[in-house]
Amino acid sequence: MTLVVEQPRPVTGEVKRTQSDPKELLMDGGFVVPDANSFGHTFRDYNAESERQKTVEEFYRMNHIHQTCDFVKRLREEYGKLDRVEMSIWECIELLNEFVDESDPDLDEPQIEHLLQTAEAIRKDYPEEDWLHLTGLIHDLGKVLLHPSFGQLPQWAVVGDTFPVGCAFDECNVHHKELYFAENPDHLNPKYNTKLGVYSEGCGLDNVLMSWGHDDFMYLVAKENKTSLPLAGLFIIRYHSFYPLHKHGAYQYLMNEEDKENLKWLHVFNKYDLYSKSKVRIHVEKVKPYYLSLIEKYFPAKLKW
Ligand SMILES: O[C@H]1[C@H](O)[C@@H](O)[C@H](O)[C@@H](O)[C@H]1O
Ligand SMILES: [Fe+2]
Ligand SMILES: [Fe+2]
Repeated sequence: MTLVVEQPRPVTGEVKRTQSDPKELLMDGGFVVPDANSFGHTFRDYNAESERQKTVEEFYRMNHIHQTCDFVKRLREEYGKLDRVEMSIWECIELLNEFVDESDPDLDEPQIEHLLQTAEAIRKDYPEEDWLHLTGLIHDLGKVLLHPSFGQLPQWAVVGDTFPVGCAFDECNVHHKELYFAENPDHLNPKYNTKLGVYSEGCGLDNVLMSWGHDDFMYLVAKENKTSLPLAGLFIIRYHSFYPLHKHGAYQYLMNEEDKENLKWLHVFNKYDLYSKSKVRIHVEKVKPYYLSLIEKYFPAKLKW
């Protein structure tokens, strides 16, 4: 049996929400953060012994060894052509149904559940921000790169946390202490292994190459198909896996002023992306008409992927 997810209602007083002031949203979204994930551990505990721990660590071993500057440039150029598939946003959501993310210690549900759980949790707390509901719904659609029609990329090239390439790997990256980065060819390249590497202070994230995966791909898809989502929505999609920055404050020196503004929205979003992960199923057919109306508002009927 499927249930419609019920989030706890705000305990504190009504929060006034404005379209463009994330500072206010940051103060109190009303969402009560759960103590534990579905496996009884704290969220994002990469060392907790659980049935997922080995898979997740092996995932990061491959990810840290193989994400090099050259690799990212090649894939970004190749997939940036968007010449593989033409489909609607909803068709893509359905394609994701079969995948389980090997990098995720908190979730072993099919992706469609995670997308709807994120979007519905945001919708409960911020009913006016329809662009943020839609951002929640589509933020992980780039995981479609795992599908055969996209060349079935390996998980290490699609999911997991992201980090800049072209400069030194920060120790805030998960599983950094296992030293898998030491086997990444860029680690020994003097052009790439200093704090700033090929970048300059305050250059802006738009000028930084991020490890290749579902964030940047979905950003390219949304942008090139001329979405009317606000820039904060595009920023969320593009950097939601950049935990070293948005959780730990690493790599801050690469940001410009605009990035700093957008980061406030990403902090709001992250709470829902991470803590809505649970075993509670959403009744897809019940919520589908609402999301189809948002898709129609912000996207063309068919997109190039
Ligand atoms: O395991 C998760 C998952 O792949 C998410 O989709 C991604 O955004 C996170 O950053 C990652 O750590
Ligand atoms: Fe993601
Ligand atoms: Fe997500």
